[in-house]
Amino acid sequence: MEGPLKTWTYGAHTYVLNILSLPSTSSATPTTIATLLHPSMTPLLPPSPTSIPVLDSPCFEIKQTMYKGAGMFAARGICAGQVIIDEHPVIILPNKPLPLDSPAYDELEELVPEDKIVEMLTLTNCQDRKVCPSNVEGIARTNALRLAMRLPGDSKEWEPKERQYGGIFLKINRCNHSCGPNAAFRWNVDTLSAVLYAVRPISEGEEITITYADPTRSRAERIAHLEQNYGFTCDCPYCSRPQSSSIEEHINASDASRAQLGTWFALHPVFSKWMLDPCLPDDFVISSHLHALKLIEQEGMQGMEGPFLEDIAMCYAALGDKIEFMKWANRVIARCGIEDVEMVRKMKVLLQCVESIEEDDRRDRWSKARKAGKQGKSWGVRSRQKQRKSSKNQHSWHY
Ligand SMILES: C[S@@+](CC[C@H](N)C(=O)[O-])C[C@H]1O[C@@H](n2cnc3c(N)ncnc32)[C@H](O)[C@@H]1O
Repeated sequence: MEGPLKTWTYGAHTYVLNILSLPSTSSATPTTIATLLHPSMTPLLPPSPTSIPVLDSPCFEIKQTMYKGAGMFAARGICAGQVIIDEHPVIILPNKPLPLDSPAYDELEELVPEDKIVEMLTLTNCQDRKVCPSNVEGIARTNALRLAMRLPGDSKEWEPKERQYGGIFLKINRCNHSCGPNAAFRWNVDTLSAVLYAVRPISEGEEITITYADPTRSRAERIAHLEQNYGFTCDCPYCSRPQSSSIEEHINASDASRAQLGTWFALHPVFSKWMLDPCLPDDFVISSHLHALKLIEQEGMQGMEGPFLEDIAMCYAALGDKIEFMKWANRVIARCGIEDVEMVRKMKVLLQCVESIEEDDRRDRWSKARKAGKQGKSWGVRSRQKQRKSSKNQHSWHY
């Protein structure tokens, strides 16, 4: 970091202009980020960010579309969970607009290297020039990805204002919108980069899309949000009329499924509750989650399938069902490596110990599973609970 270049205060908000240097890579990605941050953020950023992997031959290309401007397309088949690109932003700036006469946007633009600025200025700007005269602000409002600057100790539910930022990315920002996107991104504060990854398999030539709207909202709410903030009317396959049913029926069914998915974990059984109640049927959570996964597939909302996959795998672990556990754990590992590193690590540990279990060697099974720590202890726990319960019942019968 160069040290603060300039500081502006608007009411209760102070912003510091800065330039962050990144570990150099041989790729064409930028090696600096121009930032406008609240002063409390600066010391919390990594002093020397971890370098990001450079992908030799990109699995995507940027091409013009018929009516959406440029878009990102798969240059070859991409698997669910695969990284498409790991990219640094060229600019990080506050989500909240600055006063119209603020020189900060122009000064940020001046900090972006010449070759990057040319590319940045070709990104879409859907803002009205009268309301938003600055190029950087217009481009940021049309493109900036929300960067969670949540730090250890911050609440998960609430993000303080000084942590709410957006990032302008030269490649990821070429992704157009879909209400059933095939990709998602994850911001990583340690590398100061965002990873774009596939949430379901993408075929060669298919457009790579992300969502700009909360997919659990109704179609009418999504359309209003996209028109207001991005200046287009969504006609993705999830919003337009299918051949087979009336449009109203289709919209109502889709809205209901999306709303249900948005509140699923609050209203439906989850693994942790099932584990506490041995009277619940074995497939209580599994069948409810399989239904959710069907709705997810129908609505193209694979971006939210991770916690469902994890719960199903953990249910099979608790039931001691090796074959089903391995099937679901491998799905979690392949699909969720970017979204939840810790969950995937735990799943790998448990999988490793379970893979070596001989079906007929129970003692071995328990001791190996225990060695896997907290996760391992849950192996077969449900079956043991049931065995204990039935032997207790037999016991009382004899009395
Ligand atoms: C983040 S940019 C996406 C990249 C942009 N197409 C470009 O050429 O730079 C967002 C803008 O792309 C266009 N766009 C994105 N998704 C679209 C869609 N599904 N239908 C029509 N236009 C879309 C809109 O103009 C929107 O304001």
